[in-house]
Amino acid sequence: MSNYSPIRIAIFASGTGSNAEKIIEHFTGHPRIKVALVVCNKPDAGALNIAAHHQVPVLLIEKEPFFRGDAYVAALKQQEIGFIVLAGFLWKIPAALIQAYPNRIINIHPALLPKYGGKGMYGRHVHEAVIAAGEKESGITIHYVNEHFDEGAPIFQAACVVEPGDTPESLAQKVHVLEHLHFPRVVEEVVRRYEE
Ligand SMILES: Nc1nc2c(c(=O)[nH]1)N[C@@H](CN(C=O)c1ccc(C(=O)N[C@@H](CCC(=O)O)C(=O)O)cc1)CN2
Ligand SMILES: NCC(=O)N[C@@H]1O[C@H](COP(=O)([O-])[O-])[C@@H](O)[C@H]1O
Repeated sequence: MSNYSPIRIAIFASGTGSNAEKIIEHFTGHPRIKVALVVCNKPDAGALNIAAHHQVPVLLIEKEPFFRGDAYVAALKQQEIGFIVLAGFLWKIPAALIQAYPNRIINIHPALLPKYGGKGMYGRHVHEAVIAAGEKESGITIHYVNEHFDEGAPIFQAACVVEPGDTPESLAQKVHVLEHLHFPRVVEEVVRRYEE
């Protein structure tokens, strides 16, 4: 990696994009790191409006070529993307993309892994399971991405209290506070390690 050109990050998102927005805001004007692309698999995702608002280019991806594995690797390399951040992205990253970005893809999960992870464990489903299990705490896990859902090496965790009256919505709000507080800083710490 050059000592002079900023490291170009792609954020992958499928939904509202609140984490994508916090990351974009965090790196706006940053001398060494730039959010260069938002990759999205849902044409109606809020993340696309956030990208447009912040003048970040977008790449809309299709299911069949994406799961074929290597279809978008060339596009990402052509955009000189050096790091990938999954922020509410709901498709499994194929092995070919992981191999193209070894230890360069990280994800945020809205629970304290290894519990409440895996296929089907996304968004509201996670908070429903945590509450149904009577957990006294939940939180976030930021981790490297491997070929399996939510089994990559952990990077950072933070917890919040689950109170008796909590609903999936109220718990989601507590988790979002943790995500917005920690994810941008952790992304910067991890990318800087990659740069060293
Ligand atoms: N190879 C990997 N890909 C992805 C990971 C990962 O750890 N390794 N993390 C996910 C994010 N995630 C949890 O943090 C997650 C997202 C979605 C699902 C899931 O079950 N998805 C459904 C499809 C949902 C949809 O298309 O609307 C499914 O695969 O059936 C589980 C975990 C991102 N990718
Ligand atoms: N398993 C993946 C998963 O559930 N990710 C979760 O999706 C939400 C996206 O919110 P956002 O679109 O507002 O950033 C976040 O809470 C993130 O942890």
